[in-house]
Order: sequence, then structure tokens, then C-alpha cells
Amino acid sequence: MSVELPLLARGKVREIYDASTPAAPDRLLLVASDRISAYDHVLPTPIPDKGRVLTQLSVWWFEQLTPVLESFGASHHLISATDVPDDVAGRAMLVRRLEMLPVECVARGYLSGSGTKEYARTGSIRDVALPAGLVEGSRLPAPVFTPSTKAEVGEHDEAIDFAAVVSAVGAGRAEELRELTLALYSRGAEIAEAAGIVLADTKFEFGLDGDELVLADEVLTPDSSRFWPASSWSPGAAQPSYDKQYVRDWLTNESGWDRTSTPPELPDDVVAATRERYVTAYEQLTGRSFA
Ligand SMILES: CCOC(=O)Cn1cc(-c2ncnc(N)c2C#N)cn1
Repeated sequence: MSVELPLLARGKVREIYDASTPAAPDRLLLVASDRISAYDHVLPTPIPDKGRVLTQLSVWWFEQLTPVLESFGASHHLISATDVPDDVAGRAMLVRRLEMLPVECVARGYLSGSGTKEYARTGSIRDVALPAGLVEGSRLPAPVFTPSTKAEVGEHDEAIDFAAVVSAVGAGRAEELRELTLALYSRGAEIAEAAGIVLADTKFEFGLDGDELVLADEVLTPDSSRFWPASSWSPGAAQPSYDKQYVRDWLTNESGWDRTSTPPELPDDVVAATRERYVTAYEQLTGRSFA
């Protein structure tokens, strides 16, 4: 694959290129690869079509969330998902280049991962007190905004409190980020629930175009969110991941991998089952068949 544009950044599973031209400055190309990460490692075996499925899912979510964005006087950064180089057709988005805000805007509707640990320590998540007796996988009384810093590539994002968001972007903008993040999550969770998927939590990134707040990055994909099959939701233990459970189970139970050395290649059946999960998630959510 060769995108004849200047590479600006490479993440675990995505790349960003400078797509600006004299006629159309301030444009980026976000390219999603078929790489998959698990246990903080990028695995050597690609999942065919993962990049295309997650890109087309983001495109669909941008459409679904536009009314919520407009109700806040905000917009999203997508310009086109078709006007992209042939080599990355279907798995690239031409987007507006923004002044990115230095906050990972996480919304949680369920207790999971680092949220469960924080709750076990403090009985709350950030400054939101929670009822006693919640367990891993419990639905929260109301979604909670749990921002974090944008860590360097390869580092973990660090939890920050609302005061730190205010310091970073100002009080008005911080409040706007919290309210918009929770509104976008709630709308996404409502749509996902109707499709039999629990949207446990998600991470949004925002930028500014002048003074306008703009939703950026990928949106409500299994890479930026925890998707659980609603049919197997059962608080009290780690919930099965909608998309990565086959990979995690094989790595943990079959592969003998020690989670520190280079991860092993995935067997064909795990690759095929994982691809199918991505395609099924797309088709269940959008009601569209994945070509
Ligand atoms: C290599 C993968 O890293 C990322 O995608 C995170 N990231 C996003 C930007 C960004 N910068 C300006 N304008 C934008 N519209 C975006 C977006 N999306 C930079 N890093």
C-alpha cells in the first residue's frame, strides 16, 4: 500500500497523512489498517477488511450523530470517504485539519476496566459518587464523563479530573466537551442497544475549526469503544468483547504467549471468526450489508 502523501503520524492501527493542496489546504487523510491490537501489543496477523469495516462504521456514525452535533452548534471533520486514493479505498477518510484539543473525551455507561478499579478504591468515578454494590459490567445510574490526557504513542492515557480539562481548554469549553460527549454517547448507546449491542464506553476526540467545536478521529468503533453482545451481558465478571474475544481467548488459553515477548501469529480460524465479528457488528448496527 503506498499513499503518495506526506506521513504525519502512525498509530498502532492507523496512519495520518497530509492531504492538503493549494486549492484545499488544511486537509488530512486518516487511513485505518487491518492491524489489530490486543493486550497493548499490535499483533503480527492482520484481520482482512478490519480497516474498511471500521472506517465505514465511523462514516455511518458521523451521519447518525449529526443532529446531536448540530444541537450543540458543532460539526464533524469528515469531508469525504470516497475521494481517497485507490490503494486505501474504503478504509480512509478525507477530513478537515483541526486544532486538536488535548483531551480524550471518554464517556462510560457501564463499569469496566480502569473505571471498576477507581470505583473499588473510592466508591466513585472521578467526581461522580456512585451507589454501593456495583460490580464489573454494572450499568451506571447515568453515563459519566471520564476524561484523560492524550498520551504519546505507545503510552497509556492518564485519567484527569474535570478541573484539569478546565485548565486545558477553559471552563466554557470544558463544560461543552462534557455535555456533548455525554449526549453523543447516549445517542450511540441508544442506537447500539436497538441493534443488540451494549456500548459500554467510548472515546471521542474533538478539535477546533476557528471557534467551532468539531468531532474528529474515528467514532464509536470497536477500537475506540467497548462493544459487548447484549445477549450475554451479565454483571459480575469481565464481559466478552464483541470483536476481540476470540483473539484474547486464543492468546490467553491456546497460544502459550507470555504477553511480553513478540505475540504469535493468529490461526486462520481465529482470523476468520474475528473478521466475521467486525462485519456482523457493522451490519447489525447499520442495517446495511458490508460489501
Ligand atoms: C495516527 C493516528 O492518530 C490519530 O488519529 C489521532 N490524531 C488525530 C489528529 C487530527 N489532527 C488534526 N485534525 C484532525 N481532524 C485530526 C483527526 N482525526 C491528529 N492525531
